[in-house]
Amino acid sequence: MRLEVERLSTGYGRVPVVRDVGFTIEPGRLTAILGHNGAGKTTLLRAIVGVLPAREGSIRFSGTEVSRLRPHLRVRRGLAYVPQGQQAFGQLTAAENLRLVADYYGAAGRRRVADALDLFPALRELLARPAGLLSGGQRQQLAIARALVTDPELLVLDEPTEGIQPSVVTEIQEAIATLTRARELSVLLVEQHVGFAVAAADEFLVLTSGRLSHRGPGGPGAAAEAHRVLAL
Ligand SMILES: Nc1ncnc2c1ncn2[C@@H]1O[C@H](COP(=O)(O)OP(=O)(O)OP(=O)(O)O)[C@@H](O)[C@H]1O
Repeated sequence: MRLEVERLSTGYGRVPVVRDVGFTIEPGRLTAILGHNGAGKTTLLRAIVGVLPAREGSIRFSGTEVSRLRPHLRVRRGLAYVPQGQQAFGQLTAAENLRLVADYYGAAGRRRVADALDLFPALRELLARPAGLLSGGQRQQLAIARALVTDPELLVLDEPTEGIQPSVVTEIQEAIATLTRARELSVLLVEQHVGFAVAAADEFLVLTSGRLSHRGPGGPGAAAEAHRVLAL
């Protein structure tokens, strides 16, 4: 889908956090949002997915205004959100975590679970294990796999590699790159791993104190520019 964010402002209580932010993601493109701690990246994502109301501005999914829709209605329009922190139902097995979503979609859901496991083959060996006993990296893969079972058109990922050991970070990075190549999935990615995020992205945006302070094309050669901008 095409995501269009226009003049978006939001915050908590009376405190403004995100101010006058606008950008577009074309179908099948990946946009990375960079910025220092506290810049408002998570807050921006929360407004786009609808867990935090927009104060001003508009959010459109393929031309339809969604900024007043509750989160589950945005999900119905093709959004999937993987929040920070490798979230899963810890008492349920990895398989049950996937089935919880897949059952809703019947046979299509089962096919999508198989596809998601092709993307994260390491999870196949772990399906019987309670999610609470998986490593952070494995749980993050499970969280992304579960989001993919909904067959999203827009995937919003908040720091998917945060606190995860480097070998698993590489697996997650490769999966994200594969996803964006393979289908018309638009991805909005907040990342601390600037090098990876910018290399994988079609465009990167820098948020500074809640405002967009820089935007540039992504790609393998763009990381130096992103690092330079962030060091300013
Ligand atoms: N629930 C909340 N209530 C009040 N203020 C909040 C809340 N959550 C975040 N903030 C504040 O909003 C600002 C932006 O936070 P946010 O989490 O969006 O930043 P971030 O760029 O995602 O940071 P990080 O990289 O550390 O995750 C910060 O000043 C933070 O303290």
